[in-house]
Amino acid sequence: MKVALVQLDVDLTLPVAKARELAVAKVHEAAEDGAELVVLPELWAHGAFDPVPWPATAEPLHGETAQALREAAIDCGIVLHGGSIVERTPDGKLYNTSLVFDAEGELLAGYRKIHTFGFDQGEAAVMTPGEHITTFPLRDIDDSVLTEIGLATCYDVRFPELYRKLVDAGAQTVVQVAAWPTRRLSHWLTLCRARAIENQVYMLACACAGTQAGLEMTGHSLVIDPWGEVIAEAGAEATTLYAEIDPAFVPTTRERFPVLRDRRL
Ligand SMILES: NC(=O)CC(=O)C(=O)O
Repeated sequence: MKVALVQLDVDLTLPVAKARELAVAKVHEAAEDGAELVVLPELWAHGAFDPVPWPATAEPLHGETAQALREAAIDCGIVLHGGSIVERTPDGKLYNTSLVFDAEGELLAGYRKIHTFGFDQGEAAVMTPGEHITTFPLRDIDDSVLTEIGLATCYDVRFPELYRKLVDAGAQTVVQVAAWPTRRLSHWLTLCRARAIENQVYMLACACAGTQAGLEMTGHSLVIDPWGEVIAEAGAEATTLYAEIDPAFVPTTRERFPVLRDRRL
């Protein structure tokens, strides 16, 4: 299965509508290049690492960005993980919410980031933490399950217990979206790889490029296999990272080296 991680450079000066147009164009490009699953990064339409614009640019769950992503998934005939949006609920709460649409435009999954970032960025002061883990089956055209996907967002990667819960719920692949600063690049690379190794999952980790709130974003989107090998890695610049993944490699890895079977807790 060919996957594409669209490592966007989120330009804060762009109106959301323009950012949407650019992101959708990249999704079309990835689909034309044969990707069946396309992933965008965290909060790409809202100034990913800068909380200042969030209250003004927040959208309801079925707002314009969600609608644009839905249409892109239908037009391209792909499964689209649209990165995350700032979701405003009817009671005025803000969530960092990821949305996944299938090729018919159905919402396959939604995930509200559970671990909001408490360090100097201020996410935790603005966003309400999600409360539910999210997994869903990614199906082939004959309806068979290709892989069970679990969702995670950025700071979540520092909390291994979330990934164990995703595995317990059946996850074989984790799609991880992020806006991660370059100064913690080594943490990003190490944590993504550790989550793949300890859970024997594919990690599809899509991060932002560019500069946000004066901070350089690291890029370095990654595709890591369940043995922990990095099979594709982007540099720091905006790009689309492609990789072929083999969902059958997850059960094979778990059978050959049955670490999960030996759990005691
Ligand atoms: N941006 C985040 O949510 C988390 C982060 O940057 C980290 O280092 O952790």
